Amino acid sequence: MSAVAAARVPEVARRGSQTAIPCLLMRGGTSRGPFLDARLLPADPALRDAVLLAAMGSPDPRQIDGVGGAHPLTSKIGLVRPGTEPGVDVEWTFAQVQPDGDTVDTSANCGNMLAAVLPFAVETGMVVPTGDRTTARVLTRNTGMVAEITVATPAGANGTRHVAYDGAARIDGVPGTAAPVEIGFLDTAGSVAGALLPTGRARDTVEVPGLGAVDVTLIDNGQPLVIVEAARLGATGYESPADIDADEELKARVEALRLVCGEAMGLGDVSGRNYPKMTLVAPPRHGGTLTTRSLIPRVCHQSIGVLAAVTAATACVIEGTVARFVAAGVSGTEPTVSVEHPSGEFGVTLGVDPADPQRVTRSALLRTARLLMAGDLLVPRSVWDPAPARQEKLA
Ligand SMILES: O=C(O)/C=C(\CC(=O)C(=O)O)C(=O)O
Repeated sequence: MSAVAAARVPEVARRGSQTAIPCLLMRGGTSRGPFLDARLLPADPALRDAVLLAAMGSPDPRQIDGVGGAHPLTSKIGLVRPGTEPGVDVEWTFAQVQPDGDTVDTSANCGNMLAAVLPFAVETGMVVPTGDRTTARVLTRNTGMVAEITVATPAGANGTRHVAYDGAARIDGVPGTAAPVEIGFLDTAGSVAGALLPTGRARDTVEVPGLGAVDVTLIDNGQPLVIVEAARLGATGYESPADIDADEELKARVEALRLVCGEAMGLGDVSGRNYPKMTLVAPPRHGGTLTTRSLIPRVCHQSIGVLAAVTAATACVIEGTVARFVAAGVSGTEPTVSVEHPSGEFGVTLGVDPADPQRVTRSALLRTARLLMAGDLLVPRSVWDPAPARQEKLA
């Protein structure tokens, strides 16, 4: 386990007409975004959200006046601080901003951005590495999920340990190789929907205006998903994300189904929500277990989210689900489920309860992360100007 440092809090400063917030820009898995020390941001949620929207440049589909990448996967923020609960080394809040949206959603998980949290904590001195590998328990405040994460922390020439970013691990959706970030999850069932199978059934038939009766699996093992056979929606499941994004009629069918399933899952009116994610499935084509096309929820993912992959893999274990029906066989107490997606595959190793082959108790997977840029995130002082009298440093 890591040593947790007495927190060294950097400072927010004034830079001319703007407020400068210390920030690391990081890639976490197949996502990217600014990471901030949560203790530096306004305590008032409305003001905090205004700061985050201004920082990302939203609402604007191009996010041209901010650091958002004009796609949901690159319009994410990590707010990190030392753990405040027993047994938690680091805690963070994941914030999703839709590029053209004017709200900040902190209600769901993001396993990709999670991969960058421990590297950020080491970079900022929140966690002090004591060996070649550093393991920490990381709490995602959005849902209360705890993950055990391990990164490589070799000693440099002067003996100081740092996060290794270079290495031989490869994840589909990211070019090249990098140091592995090992992530283990426990107790992710019902993260947002309250139960693994929120309707109590492995398969439901829902009535959708314009579509009729559609068979779906409604499931949440870290990410609420609607799993539906691609063919039922008039797709193959092997389309490119660009083809799906360009197909307005298909997207309208997917959204109509999502709205009905959101109610069925007990999530209420999800028209303004980033979940449930829509997962179109088809038989595997490349030796994996299942083919997926994940809509998050209105744009097609270039690969698949981490907890979406965990949840889709879990559905492959449970008898009667739509996923299991089209998947290659999965068996044993530690199966590795290969979830095929548009840019390759995502391997998830599941722990299945030997006494109950329908019960998934844990999951493990590999990601990579990298520090991309270190500096200040700047927002206009008209949005936020904390304690102006002591902020003249850079003015
Ligand atoms: O579903 C999304 O919006 C995208 C995600 C979320 C994620 O990682 C997860 O499901 O854990 C991503 O790829 O970053």
